[in-house]
Amino acid sequence: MDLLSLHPKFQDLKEECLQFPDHAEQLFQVYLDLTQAKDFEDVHVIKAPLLGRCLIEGVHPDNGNRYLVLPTLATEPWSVTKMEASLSALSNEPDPRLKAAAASSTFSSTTQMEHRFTSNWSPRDDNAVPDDNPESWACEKPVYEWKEDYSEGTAPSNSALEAELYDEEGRLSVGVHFDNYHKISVSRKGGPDTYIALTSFAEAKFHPTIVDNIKRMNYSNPTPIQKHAIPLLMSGYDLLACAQTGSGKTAAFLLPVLSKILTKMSRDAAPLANRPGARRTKASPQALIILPTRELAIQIFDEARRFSYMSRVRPVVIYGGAEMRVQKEQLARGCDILIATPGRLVDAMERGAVALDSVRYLVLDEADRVLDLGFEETIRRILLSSDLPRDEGLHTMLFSATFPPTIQALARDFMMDDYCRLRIGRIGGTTTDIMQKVIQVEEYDKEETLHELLLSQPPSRTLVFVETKRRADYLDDLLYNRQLPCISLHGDRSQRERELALEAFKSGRSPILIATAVAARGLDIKDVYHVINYDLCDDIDEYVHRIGRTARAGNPGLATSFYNDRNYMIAPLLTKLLMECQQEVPEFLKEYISHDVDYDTDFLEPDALDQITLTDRAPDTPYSGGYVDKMKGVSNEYGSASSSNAGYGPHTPPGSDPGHHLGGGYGPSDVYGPGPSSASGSGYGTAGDYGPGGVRPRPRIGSGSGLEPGTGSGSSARSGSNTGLGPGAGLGAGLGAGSESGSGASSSANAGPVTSLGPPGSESWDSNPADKYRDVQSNGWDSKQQSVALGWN
Ligand SMILES: Nc1ncnc2c1ncn2[C@@H]1O[C@H](COP(=O)(O)OP(=O)(O)OP(=O)(O)O)[C@@H](O)[C@H]1O
Repeated sequence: MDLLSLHPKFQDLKEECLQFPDHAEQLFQVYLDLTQAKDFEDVHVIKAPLLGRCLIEGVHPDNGNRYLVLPTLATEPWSVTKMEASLSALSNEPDPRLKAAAASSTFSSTTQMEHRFTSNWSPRDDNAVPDDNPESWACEKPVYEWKEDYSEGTAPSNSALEAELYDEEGRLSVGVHFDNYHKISVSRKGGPDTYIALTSFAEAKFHPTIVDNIKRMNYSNPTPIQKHAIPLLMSGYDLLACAQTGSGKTAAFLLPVLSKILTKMSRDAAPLANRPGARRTKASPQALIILPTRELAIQIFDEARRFSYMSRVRPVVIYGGAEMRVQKEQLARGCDILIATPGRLVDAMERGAVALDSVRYLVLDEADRVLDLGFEETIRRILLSSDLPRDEGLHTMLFSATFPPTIQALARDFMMDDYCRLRIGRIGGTTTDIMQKVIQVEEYDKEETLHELLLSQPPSRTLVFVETKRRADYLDDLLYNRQLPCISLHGDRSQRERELALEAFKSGRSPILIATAVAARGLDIKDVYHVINYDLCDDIDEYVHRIGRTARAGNPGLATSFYNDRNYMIAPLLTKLLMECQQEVPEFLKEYISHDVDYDTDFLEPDALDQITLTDRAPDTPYSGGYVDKMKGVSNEYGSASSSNAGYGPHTPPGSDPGHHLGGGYGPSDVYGPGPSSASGSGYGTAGDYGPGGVRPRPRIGSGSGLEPGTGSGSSARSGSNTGLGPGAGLGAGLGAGSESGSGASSSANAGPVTSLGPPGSESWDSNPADKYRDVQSNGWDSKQQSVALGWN
């Protein structure tokens, strides 16, 4: 249908539908049917982000009933059962109209094009729609508001805020192995001749408000990184610190920074940043914390809100994707600690919303990622071309679980000469609390293996990593259509959708999260039991960060990686890591075992650092390229809406065999695009991305969600999986539609390893496993019960 040639009276309808590009034509068709037939009045499109679809609501002129219509694609294999499931799923949607509809609706009719729910919910209230409600941005979460007439020690508590900040249910509690952290070796280079590591938080001499907040957080003892980093930072040394994932690095830098700011404020009786309306000029933070992803920025903001509670320190977070206007307002109210992603920070600086001349504490969290090729130019711009002090007045701290040698070399540019390097355990090592399993799974078998793997586990929060945004969407659809409660997160989603997806995962509403590398670093989510590397990455550091989303703060966890010949790049280092962590090395990796391995790698000595040049960096930076020009506002993380994974271009592995790599080895296209792949000939065709099985992906809201016509085509050795490709493309057409039987991908080869993966004491669900998964979800997520089921403490 040519939307543009329509009568002008439908222009407004067209406009509304076009807001949902993946779905526009379908929506519009239903929309026209309804309005032309005078079937409905007051017709509008509503997004259901969790369901991943758009619906149409309207009022029947005769009976005044409201109807909710779920437009479907002509080829979509929908059934009454599926529609009822969709209806009940609406109860989790944030939009109050959809919630209300779910509560009061009954499924009433289905046709080829639409499915109708009748309901009697109250008339639409535009103000209640979260998308229009600026309160719902994560950057607007409340911080403690210090009033001018407060004095230290007598500031009143705020019980509502306190309940939100320190809610036990939402926060991770330490696991049985927490005390084992203390057995990890510690090494230091540079810095003072001697210093005394903490044995308790009391020895840190923090500001009293910080001491109170540590108690509110229930931290009884410092972790090793905290024991060593805190005294070094309190005595003013620049620090490059490396410690395992989940071992408490955030508090290791936040606590000293906050305490120092507060102590200075008390001493100087400094003007308050957060006096409402007092400062309508640029924000001039004293501390700047830079992180690579939006989700991580929000998380560190939350930690800063907790540790700064009842203090006069005001933290603010800015990140791409959220409204700049809202963030500027927050900045204008004053900001003592600014938490920012690089692109948005540059944007805010250029708009005159932030001045860096007062910054005394600079933290780069996930510093190796922040300093790698993609971000380096932006970071240099921030650090070298801005008004940021560049003398001994600036105290710099770099933290990560991984520090490739090239980043160690680069980091020197930003530190004072006497900076200290601290490592807890091996650089790039991982915790032995993670049970790491690597199983051999061919590309064509991955879907079925994943499905079986998920069903073989007790329902638990599971994070599935894939390489591309499109694959994240595809798998999300696949699992959803198999009744598994999943949601996906990647850089093509709007920021609102990203925040909602993470919230759904955290709350347990969607305990299966399918994500790209955007979720690999830093995220600290309670009770994530299982990380699955559906697409194993090439880079061992990325692997370490990914699996580090489980087994945090002494809790146990499981990581399962699907391995096949395409993953040979990571094989030697993966094997080394498995051996170091006393994990089973599977038969197919045994050829990579080397007995001549030093497991205690240390920071490089200065002369070795001197020999590193930037051109040495390529092997360490699989995400290289493609970021610099996207830094401003749009995308602060792995890719942008318009051009995903462009960074794979320069990373063709040495000696790679195009015949065994999609798209002739990491070509420039998103998801191993059609062009390069047809050139590469046999091996794994691009259709593998949409795979067998014939489950039709749900059209996605938002832009660039990967259902464009024809993108799934290309040469394929597995022609059976292409059923349905071709004409009639339209919305996401041709992605294996209707071929329920698929191409006969077999899962039997993996039955053994998959079923043997359960945690100690766990049992596979005997019947209808997906239903049980869903039961857990719909009856509310009882994390305590789940932890017991999984054999956790
Ligand atoms: N001393 C402590 N006592 C109890 N819990 C702690 C302590 N320090 C940190 N934690 C908790 O441990 C969890 C992991 O901490 P954090 O997120 O800082 O890890 P990290 O080392 O930064 O991990 P990553 O490398 O993945 O970013 C958090 O939930 C945090 O609240």
